[in-house]
Amino acid sequence: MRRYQEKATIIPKRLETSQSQQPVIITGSDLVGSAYHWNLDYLCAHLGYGLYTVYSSTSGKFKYYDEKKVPNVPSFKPPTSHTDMTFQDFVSILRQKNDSKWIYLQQPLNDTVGPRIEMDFKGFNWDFAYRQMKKNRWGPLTSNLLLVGMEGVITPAHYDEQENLFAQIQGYKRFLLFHPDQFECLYPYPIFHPHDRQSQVDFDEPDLKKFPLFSKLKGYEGIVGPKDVLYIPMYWWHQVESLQGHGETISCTFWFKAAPTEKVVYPLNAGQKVAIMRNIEKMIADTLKDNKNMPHFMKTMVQGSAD
Ligand SMILES: CC[C@@H](CC(=O)C(=O)O)C(=O)O
Ligand SMILES: [Zn+2]
Repeated sequence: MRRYQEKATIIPKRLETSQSQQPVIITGSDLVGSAYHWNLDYLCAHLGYGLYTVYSSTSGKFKYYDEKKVPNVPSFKPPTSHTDMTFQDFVSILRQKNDSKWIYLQQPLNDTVGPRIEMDFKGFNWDFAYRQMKKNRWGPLTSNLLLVGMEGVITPAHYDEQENLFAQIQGYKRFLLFHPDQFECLYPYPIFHPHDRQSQVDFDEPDLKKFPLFSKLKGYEGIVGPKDVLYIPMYWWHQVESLQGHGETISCTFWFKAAPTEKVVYPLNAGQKVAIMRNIEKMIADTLKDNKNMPHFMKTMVQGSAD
């Protein structure tokens, strides 16, 4: 991945999250200690024959898109395709090493897994996970996403609306993380767009005419390897690259709902401002029912009120 900024802050390593909604790489947590032996052959033998969602890309980039929003943008061309297949079929395609085809398995762990995987899953250090949840006042755990990627795959910059303990089991991933206050440097797509929550900027070929503030972007960088757990705070932007030369990557996410907001304290923090911007944009889109007119309408609203 090309340098996108002069100097990134290195994500600090700690033994736990620190209640400050700051990213940390937690070392030695054994959060997924019972899965440290997972590799492609073991998963083939024990994941069972359920179907797994496998994404394909011709560029190696896997920019997420929401299929339900595709009708909002008739000209939208999906950057990836996906199909459901058994884990065994996924691994046999992976081992064909067809350079023009990049594939990435992303599937919530569910009850189709075999008894060995179920045992491993039950063996996760749930005390550690729930201790972080209580300490940070997160909401309930919503899902564990199993990620198995070819080396070199990239998930472009985006943010999620949940707290995330990202556990690395095999291989190495480089994370770029950006505070929610970098929002204006990352030019998110409009909410009605299929690429909602994704950055419009291609980090490899940034169009600085269209996205001038991208050159002001400041962020964090960290590499997670086996046994590391990265805490990705909600609304923090992140771009993820499975590093070449270390084989396939196997990761498992622990997504938690946000902490309930009891009392609003001013000034609002950047994440709260993102939530408010999203709500306002949704209200306008629902009222106007005309996505094409949204940008003009919002520009008129802001320019009209300028003093
Ligand atoms: C979803 C894929 C991505 C991780 C991520 O974005 C997250 O866990 O929020 C990655 O590892 O390539
Ligand atoms: Zn994410």
